[in-house]
Parts: sequence; C-alpha cells; structure tokens
Amino acid sequence: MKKQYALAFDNVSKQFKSRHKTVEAMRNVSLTVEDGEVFGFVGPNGAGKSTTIKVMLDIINDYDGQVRIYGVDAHHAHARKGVAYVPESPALYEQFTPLEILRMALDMYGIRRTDANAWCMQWLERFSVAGNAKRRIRELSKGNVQRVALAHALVVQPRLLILDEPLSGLDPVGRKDVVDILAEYKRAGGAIFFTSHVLHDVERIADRFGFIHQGQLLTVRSPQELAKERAGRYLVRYQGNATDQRAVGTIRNGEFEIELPEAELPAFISQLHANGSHLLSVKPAVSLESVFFQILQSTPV
Ligand SMILES: Nc1ncnc2c1ncn2[C@@H]1O[C@H](COP(=O)(O)OP(=O)(O)OP(=O)(O)O)[C@@H](O)[C@H]1O
Repeated sequence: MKKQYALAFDNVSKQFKSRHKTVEAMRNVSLTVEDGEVFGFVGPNGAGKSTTIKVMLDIINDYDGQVRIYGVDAHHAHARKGVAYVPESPALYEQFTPLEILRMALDMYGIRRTDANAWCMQWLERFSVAGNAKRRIRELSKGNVQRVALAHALVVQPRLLILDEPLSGLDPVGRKDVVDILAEYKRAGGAIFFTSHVLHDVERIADRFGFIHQGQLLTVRSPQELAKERAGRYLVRYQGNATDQRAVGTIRNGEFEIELPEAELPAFISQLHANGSHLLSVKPAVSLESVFFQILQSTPV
C-alpha cells in the first residue's frame, strides 16, 4: 500500500509575475512530512516559506505541481479537515473574547462537546491566558494574542498543525511554555509543519529540517545530522576591534561575535590579545543559522 503522508509536495513551483520582474517564490519543491512528524522549514526573509504555507492553505492556488494533505489534493477544502493553522501575526476578531474565539473554533470544526466551556478554559489555562478569557482580544498584548491563537488551534485537536513563526512575539517564558505544549501534542501523535527564519527553542522538537533559499529546497536534514555539522565549531565573543572579516556584527557597542572551527581558536585568541581586544566568552556554536549559512555556501543555487 502506498504510504500516506501528512503532507506531500510534488515538484511545486510558484512564480509571481509583475510588469517588471518575475519572482520564483517556489522552484520545484518536493518534500514529504510523515504523520506525527515535526518538520521545521527554515530560510531567510523572502525565501518562500509563507508562499509554501499559502499553497497548503489554498490561499495561493495557481501553482505548478501537486500538494496533498493526508492524500487529498490541497485544492479541495476537505484536504484541510483536521488541519489547524496559526499565522505569524494572528488576526483574531478583536471584539470577541478568547473564550468566545475558542468556542467558535469548536463550532467551525463541527466539534460538539458537552463540556465545551470547560474544555476551552482548559486550553486557555494551558497557555496561561485563562485570566483573560473574558476580556476582548483588542485589550490583550501581542504575546497574549499569540497564545490565544495557539490555544484556538489546539482546542480542535488537529492532526496537522501549520505554524508560521510560532514563537515570534513571545517572551522567553512564553516560548518555553509553547514548546512544551507542542512537544506534548507531538507525543500524542500530532504532526507539525512550522516555519522559521531564526531558529530557537522550537528546534528541539523538530524531527527534520528543510532549508529553503530563493524558492529552492536546498536540503533536508535531521537534528542529528545538523549536530554533527556543528561539532567542533565555537562561538567567540570579544570586545575591541573587528579583527576578522567573518565577525558577525556588533552585539553591543564594541562587542563582536565570530564562529570558528576549533583548530583556528588558539591563533584567533592570540591575535585578539595582540591587538588589545578582550575575550568575553568561547562557547560551542549551537546556532542553526550558522549551519544554514554553511549549507548555503556549499550548495550551488
Ligand atoms: N503576492 C506577491 N506578489 C509578488 N511577489 C511576492 C508575493 N508574495 C511573495 N512574493 C515574493 O516571493 C518571494 C517569497 O516570499 P515569501 O513571503 O514566501 O518568503 P518568506 O520566506 O515567507 O519570507 P519572510 O521570512 O520574510 O516572511 C519573495 O521574493 C517575495 O517578495
């Protein structure tokens, strides 16, 4: 029997044409996400991440290739049965309360529960916004709106959750809470497709990462493969002169950061001392962005 994927992109291309130029937002993208898998879609601004999501949601429907959600062509609305989506900046009805919004989600998905109110409150509590359950959305902070939007997605217990930059707008505590909830959802068998242009806490729950650049899926890697690529690389922070072209900008006035392989550390540190700079810290490089740039450098686009 043919395997049924949560998501299957087959050779998908999308161009935006204007009078002056053509942008290839997706170029022959093929990828699959298994049921229960967490797939991180990573790429810089303008890489094609939102376009990919809009294709899944059929907001963009004039593309080449085929997209299937649980085996159903994404052009059909019923492909999105059991699929929930949270955009980067959720636009929830401002005049409603979080509790009303979650109740509406249950109605929209045709979910009837005798304990509907308690069930919704449970999800608002889970996202630490139960105290705001009866205030209007327009009175809530951006971070709390984001939490309500995530609760609104999970209250219907989707089998696939599509998240555009899920942690943007959340403080560190909020990010940890959300990642814990998503990890729980994954343990219960849920699949997630999330986009990110900066990687952070959410990467710990991903099973695989796809790297997109200029509409092209460059590679798909597991966290284990990425960890191997990061091994032996260090992030050096120092104060003083930008002694090396590779330093990635000022962190604060006069502070710099550079990523180096272990073999180059001693020479670099001696050079810092020699020109009067001060070493602030040396830590193993853990940023997925740095791996992304390595992939970019080693992949002909
Ligand atoms: N409606 C549109 N008309 C014309 N060009 C578009 C349109 N939507 C997207 N693009 C272009 O397609 C490319 C991919 O855009 P997309 O929004 O998918 O990138 P992204 O990876 O989501 O970026 P970001 O991280 O900034 O949200 C960009 O060059 C963008 O300018």
